Amino acid sequence: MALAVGVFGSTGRMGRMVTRAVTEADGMTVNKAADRAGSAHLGADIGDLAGVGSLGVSVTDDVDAVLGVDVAIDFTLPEATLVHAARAAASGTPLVIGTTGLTNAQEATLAEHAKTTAIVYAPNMSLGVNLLLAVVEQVSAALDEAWDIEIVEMHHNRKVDAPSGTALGLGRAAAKGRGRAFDDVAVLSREGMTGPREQGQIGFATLRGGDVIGDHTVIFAGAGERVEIGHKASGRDVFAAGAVRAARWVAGRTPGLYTMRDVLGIT
Ligand SMILES: NC(=O)C1=CN([C@@H]2O[C@H](COP(=O)(O)OP(=O)(O)OC[C@H]3O[C@@H](n4cnc5c(N)ncnc54)[C@H](OP(=O)(O)O)[C@@H]3O)[C@@H](O)[C@H]2O)C=CC1
Ligand SMILES: O=C(O)C1=N[C@H](C(=O)O)C[C@H](O)C1
Repeated sequence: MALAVGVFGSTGRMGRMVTRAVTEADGMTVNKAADRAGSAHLGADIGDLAGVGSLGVSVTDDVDAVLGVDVAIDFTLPEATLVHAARAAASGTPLVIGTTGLTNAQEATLAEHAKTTAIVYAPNMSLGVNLLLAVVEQVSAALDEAWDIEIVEMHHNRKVDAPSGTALGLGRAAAKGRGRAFDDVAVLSREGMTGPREQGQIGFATLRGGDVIGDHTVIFAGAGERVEIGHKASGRDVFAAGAVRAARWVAGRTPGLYTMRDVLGIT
């Protein structure tokens, strides 16, 4: 029996990519597809929109109808994701969330929902970035605070949140490596007379332009030398492939809030 998948944000950039990846994966089918109320795509066949041919699945705005599946995948906006997570928890449907831009309070609410259904929540589903998270934590632990950490990211001009969820995740990994609380050391942007940099800060710079899929660089700047490690995505298929892998992994799993590092077994 094929794993039945529901896709939230199905007509978006990632939703279409996920629909394609699920359709092309062995033993999985897209059974339900949702988008926002009022979307011009309601009623359209999601397979046609995703470029894989008709799947006989019409785009709906009925959240609960989409949750009658084995696992649901969500790439939308924070407010929508919170609604989807609440309904998924009520119905016991496992959920894979790729949406970024959630506040700390929204993440805390998500953790509550994960007490009743299994949720994989990851700002970046690619294998490369999840390896990078582990490497950044290790490098950060190995270098003392005389090494300034700065994180630079660039994305396409349609992106609505900043810094990217991945950049924040890399910052959290760096803070963890140093044994510091992220919120105590993060400087999410700078302008004007900032004064000199304080030792121990983790700084962020956000670039937006063109069709850049997602570039991230973590810079460890020391006296007389720099270590730079990064990742560049050249297609959204790497994120969709990760979402498919997470969906297989989380289906039928006991409730809890999981990360992509759990899915990939990267410690
Ligand atoms: N974790 C990862 O690996 C990745 C995460 N992302 C994240 O995924 C999210 C989506 O990115 P992307 O696909 O590029 O964005 P898009 O804007 O292309 O897609 C978002 C989709 O969500 C829909 N939507 C908006 N509001 C609602 C709502 N209230 N209820 C239901 N659906 C809604 C949009 O509909 P409409 O267009 O009609 O408004 C659209 O179809 C972002 O947060 C992004 O950062 C992106 C890539 C990889
Ligand atoms: O919005 C995007 O496009 C992306 N968002 C994610 C993020 O905020 O980190 C992941 C990826 O970089 C693409």
